[in-house]
Amino acid sequence: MADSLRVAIGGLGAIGGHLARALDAGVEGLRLTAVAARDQDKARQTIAGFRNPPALVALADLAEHADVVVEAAPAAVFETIAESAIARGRIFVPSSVGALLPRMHLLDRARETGARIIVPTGALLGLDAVRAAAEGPVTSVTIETRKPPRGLEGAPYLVENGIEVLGLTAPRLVFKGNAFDAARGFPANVNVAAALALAGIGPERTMVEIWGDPGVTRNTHTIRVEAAAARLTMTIENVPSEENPRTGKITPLSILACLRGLTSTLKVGS
Ligand SMILES: NC(=O)C1=CN([C@@H]2O[C@H](COP(=O)(O)OP(=O)(O)OC[C@H]3O[C@@H](n4cnc5c(N)ncnc54)[C@H](O)[C@@H]3O)[C@@H](O)[C@H]2O)C=CC1
Ligand SMILES: O=C([O-])CC(=O)C(=O)O
Repeated sequence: MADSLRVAIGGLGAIGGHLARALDAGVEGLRLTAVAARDQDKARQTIAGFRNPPALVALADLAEHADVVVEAAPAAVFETIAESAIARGRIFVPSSVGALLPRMHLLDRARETGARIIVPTGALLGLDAVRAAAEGPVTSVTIETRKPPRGLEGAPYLVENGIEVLGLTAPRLVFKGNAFDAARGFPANVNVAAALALAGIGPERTMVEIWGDPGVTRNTHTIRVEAAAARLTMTIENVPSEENPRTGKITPLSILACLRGLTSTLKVGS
């Protein structure tokens, strides 16, 4: 295990908690060395049951303990985790991808320090095909997100515009615009749109529709790409996690698959 990659995780909620348990159970080439959480007592209890308890540290100190820093916390603390990981030249894996869009200067900083920023597919699908298509001309990229109303409740855009979703009895289009504005208005709901934008033609040109839909039980994302090389239409229907209904259960699995790809001999997909 001496030359395995050391992994630190900021946040131990729906994503970080699942990921931490999976890493502790054993993943070839990776070992969990540090975690950060808001509720220290709860975090101590969680890691006490681990086979190899990681250090419990402050968000800004995660990068001291690891080669790879996974951000799995609210967007509000994204910068603290990202800046320290990038300053130390680590591999930074963000979950709150929407928070990266207004902070693209972090890429310049990463170029200086040798850090890498690896955005996982997360709750979405098909980013391999979108990246391939974007190597050639692309006419349009759109994403339609439908969530059960409780998966959108409290989003800043809804609050600012007085849009009430909990009582909906029919689907309602609550936002239509580009990925940049979608990520700003729904920081905890449409990181998928931000990841799609980064894979393809950028946040200004990637168009987003967000629906509050009492008829769905899953967080459902459909992406459509019109490109010179191919036309793509893909839908993923995510089971909301118990801890956080905004977050699909597939998200920590996607990040785990992404981390495996950092060390595996065989890597599938672009
Ligand atoms: N990229 C993607 O496809 C997806 C991204 N996300 C995003 O990933 C992020 C994490 O999502 P979840 O795990 O569902 O959230 P969660 O709310 O279940 O967990 C967040 C964790 O961060 C911790 N935390 C909060 N403030 C902290 C602080 N100051 N210091 C240390 N820890 C702190 C909390 O204690 C909690 O354990 C969110 O920003 C969410 O929007 C969610 C789903 C999909
Ligand atoms: O993109 C997000 O932030 C979360 C999401 O829609 C999902 O998990 O399906």
